Amino acid sequence: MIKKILKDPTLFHQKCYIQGEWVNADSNKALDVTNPATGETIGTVPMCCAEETRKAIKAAEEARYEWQAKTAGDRSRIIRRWHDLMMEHQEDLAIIMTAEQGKPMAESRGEIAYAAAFFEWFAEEGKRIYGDVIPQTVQSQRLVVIKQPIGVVAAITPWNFPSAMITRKAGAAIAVGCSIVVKPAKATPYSALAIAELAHRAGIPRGVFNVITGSSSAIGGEMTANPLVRKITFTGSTAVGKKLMRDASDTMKRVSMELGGNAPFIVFDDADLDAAVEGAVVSKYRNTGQTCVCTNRFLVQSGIYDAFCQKLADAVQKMKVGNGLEGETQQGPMIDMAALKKVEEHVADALAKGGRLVTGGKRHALGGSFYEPTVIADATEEMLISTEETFGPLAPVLKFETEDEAIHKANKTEFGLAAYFYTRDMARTWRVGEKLESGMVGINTGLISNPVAPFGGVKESGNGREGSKYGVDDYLEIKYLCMAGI
Ligand SMILES: NC(=O)c1ccc[n+]([C@@H]2O[C@H](COP(=O)([O-])OP(=O)(O)OC[C@H]3O[C@@H](n4cnc5c(N)ncnc54)[C@H](O)[C@@H]3O)[C@@H](O)[C@H]2O)c1
Ligand SMILES: O=C[C@H](O)CS(=O)(=O)O
Repeated sequence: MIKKILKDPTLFHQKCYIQGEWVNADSNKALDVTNPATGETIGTVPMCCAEETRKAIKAAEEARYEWQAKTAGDRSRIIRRWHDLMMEHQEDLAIIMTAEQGKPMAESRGEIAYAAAFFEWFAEEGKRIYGDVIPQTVQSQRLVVIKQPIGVVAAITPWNFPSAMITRKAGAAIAVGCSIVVKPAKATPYSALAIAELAHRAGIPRGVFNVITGSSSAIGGEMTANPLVRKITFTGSTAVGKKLMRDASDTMKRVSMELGGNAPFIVFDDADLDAAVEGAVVSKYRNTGQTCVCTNRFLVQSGIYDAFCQKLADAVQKMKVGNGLEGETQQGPMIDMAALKKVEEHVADALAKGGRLVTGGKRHALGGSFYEPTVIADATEEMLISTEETFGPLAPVLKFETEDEAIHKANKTEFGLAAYFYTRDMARTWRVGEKLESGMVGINTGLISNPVAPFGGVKESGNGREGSKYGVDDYLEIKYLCMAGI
């Protein structure tokens, strides 16, 4: 029982948080939440539908006026307290996360710090929402631009980063004076509900931050149709993002989409090979390969191809696979059996099309949704890994001869979220960095995510940016005031 291992068991909630109250579904129906490492049921959360969502949106609409009327400084102090509370409870929040998502405790602790950092960042950014005074073209006029909070925001978030994907949105929205209704993934609701508990303790007013669990389609349908919602912010698969974008267009809602990826990781002959392998492990196997910016395919120049494949396999074979709550685990389970089966499909496809298994390639002896970290050499563009997001611990390695060939292969995808390359040639750094069709590029590093930097993609990886000074733009409306008779 998870509550028994928490220092503060009151962080663990099994009800939705709407208008400052902990509530069940109107039907009293609930859905189970399981620990992906053990298959055990951790608890339940309400199976809410459209009616409860309407109540949450109404609560957010009623709450926003008083909240936006506060000074930015007043809002900042409360959000900063929210950050402080997350860090004070980092260990408990990490336990909740690992229990429901499966990632190793070290990664869960890291995500809590990363998630809290968005509150710290936007508590400050919210105080710098400036407007403009435009030099008038008529002497008796004054032309002014102000920025105002967009209003009620609806956020839908994924299971792979159950805290950071919420705070990356809620921090920006709430800092500028919006209110928000969050629907977390069914698999990982408890991290979201713990953030709600700390919102209450921090002094976030009732209705400003709401968390609703239950039917994705019913909740999402109400969020995209309800005219009180002025902004949809979504993090998840491209397929769902496209649906939400279509549905939101009926009421002309603003949307920001953080979607799927198929990141290339290019290693040139002149790269520091050991550094490239270290970066490859981080960018491929973080969260057991279940991050949107994980490398999906490696492109390695022919001169170092064999050495890279062997060094990568040697590093991968040392990784400890296990329950994230135990000891020095470095690779947890896949989130569910469907995710495991997708990895198996991609491995089988690659081997059937000429791939050479260097390490892994099968379910782990632990059973369940555990999979051996895998490296496949002699990968090609004809394989599923070149066109589909694997979202698991599979590293396919393709070979290339020239810089132009590497860039062409890297860009040959409808996605464009993250890309990585290793070289010690400064001129090449600029050439390749500018030519890669990606929202974010890691150069001689496999870890790029940072609250102070703009996170987001191009092409079918989405639109908008989260974090950074750009992260508030999605939650603001620009208003032009034309004053005559001065
Ligand atoms: N770009 C990013 O920042 C980022 C970050 C994390 C994950 N992702 C992407 O998310 C995907 C994995 O996450 P996932 O499996 O949770 O994605 P998903 O799209 O299946 O689900 C994401 C969220 O959408 C909800 N959802 C599903 N169908 C819906 C519907 N019809 N209406 C409303 N909501 C609906 C889910 O319940 C969940 O809360 C991968 O493609 C990954 O690349 C992107
Ligand atoms: O899955 C992608 C998330 O955005 C995680 S991170 O921001 O790259 O840590």
